[in-house]
Amino acid sequence: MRKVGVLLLNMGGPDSLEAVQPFLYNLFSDHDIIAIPRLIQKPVAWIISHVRAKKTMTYYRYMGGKSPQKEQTLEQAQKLQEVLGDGFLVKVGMRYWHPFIEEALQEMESYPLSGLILLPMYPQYSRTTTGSSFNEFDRVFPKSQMSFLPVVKIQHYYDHPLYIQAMVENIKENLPNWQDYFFLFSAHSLPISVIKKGDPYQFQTERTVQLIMQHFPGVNYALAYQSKVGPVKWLQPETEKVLEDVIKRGVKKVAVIPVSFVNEHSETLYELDYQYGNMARSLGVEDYVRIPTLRTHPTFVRCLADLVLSHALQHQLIGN
Ligand SMILES: C=CC1=C(C)c2cc3[nH]c(cc4nc(cc5[nH]c(cc1n2)c(C)c5CCC(=O)O)C(CCC(=O)O)=C4C)c(C)c3C=C
Ligand SMILES: [Fe+2]
Ligand SMILES: [Fe+2]
Repeated sequence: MRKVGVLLLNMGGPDSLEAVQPFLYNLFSDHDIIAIPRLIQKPVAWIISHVRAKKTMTYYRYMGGKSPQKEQTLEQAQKLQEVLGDGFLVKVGMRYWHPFIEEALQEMESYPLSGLILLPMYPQYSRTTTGSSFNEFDRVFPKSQMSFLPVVKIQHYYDHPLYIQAMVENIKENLPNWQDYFFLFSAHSLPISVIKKGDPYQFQTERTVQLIMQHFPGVNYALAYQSKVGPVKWLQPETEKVLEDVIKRGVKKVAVIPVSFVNEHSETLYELDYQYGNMARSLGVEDYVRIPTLRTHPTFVRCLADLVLSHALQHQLIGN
């Protein structure tokens, strides 16, 4: 029986301190994430990656020498495989570190497949993340032995009822007294120039937050952006600044909720937990809770399975 291939797309993170500079080189070489003139993109990427590696290594040193992103994405793939069953083959393809998209496709080649579904681990679409992974797929797929297969690209699921439900359940499970907290949603920032060119990321992120907040009447909240890199203008306000402001205004209990991430990595474990957590405590916060990312939350896995099944049916990769 032919299976439906499912490729989970994610960024990838360094799996050792030695991998930090080459990981950064791959990231800064990507014209979709940072638009340096093409002719000089690679030499400039080489320079920036060497300069930035020092700072970035402190994050990963703190995290035990690597990012947990690969293990956690593989766990998500395994859970999704269990829910979808034998008719599907779920693999992981990363953009900037192993297992690369090309490596995932090589693994899939040995199975008889009826089609391929690309499922980004980014609920909100940005051309710098999902768009970049799709572009990389489009470059390597024609060279694979499966290039004749139909391909379905899932663009986003920022407003999918099961994604919203998973976020709501996850907050309530980790914060039984949620009524007492200020909610600070933190999303990865993006350069304003990217938004101005029509990227839907900011709109989709705002909508996700709105939909979640319908389940928390009376709670005060803000959406802010973290992890900007380099000198250009990025989305405002910054998570760190909002956190400082609300604590200085007298808020005693803060729950920080990562919104554009579905697993843990440097931006959650180092920035949110360590850097901002220390700052919040030094400013006298009574309770600083960081809500964990969804990872293999059962409702999130159901959301992923629903996305796969509905697209497989709609595009006739499976019969109804
Ligand atoms: C240079 C520009 C960058 C853009 C634009 C950008 C967008 C963007 N990134 C994520 C998610 C993640 N980024 C992560 C690390 C990371 N990102 C950049 C740069 C840009 N990201 C760098 C240089 C790094 C490396 C760390 C550092 O030096 O700061 C990660 C963590 C990876 C891991 O630890 O496993 C994630 C996740 C999103 C969602 C996004 C746009 C919406
Ligand atoms: Fe779709
Ligand atoms: Fe990033």
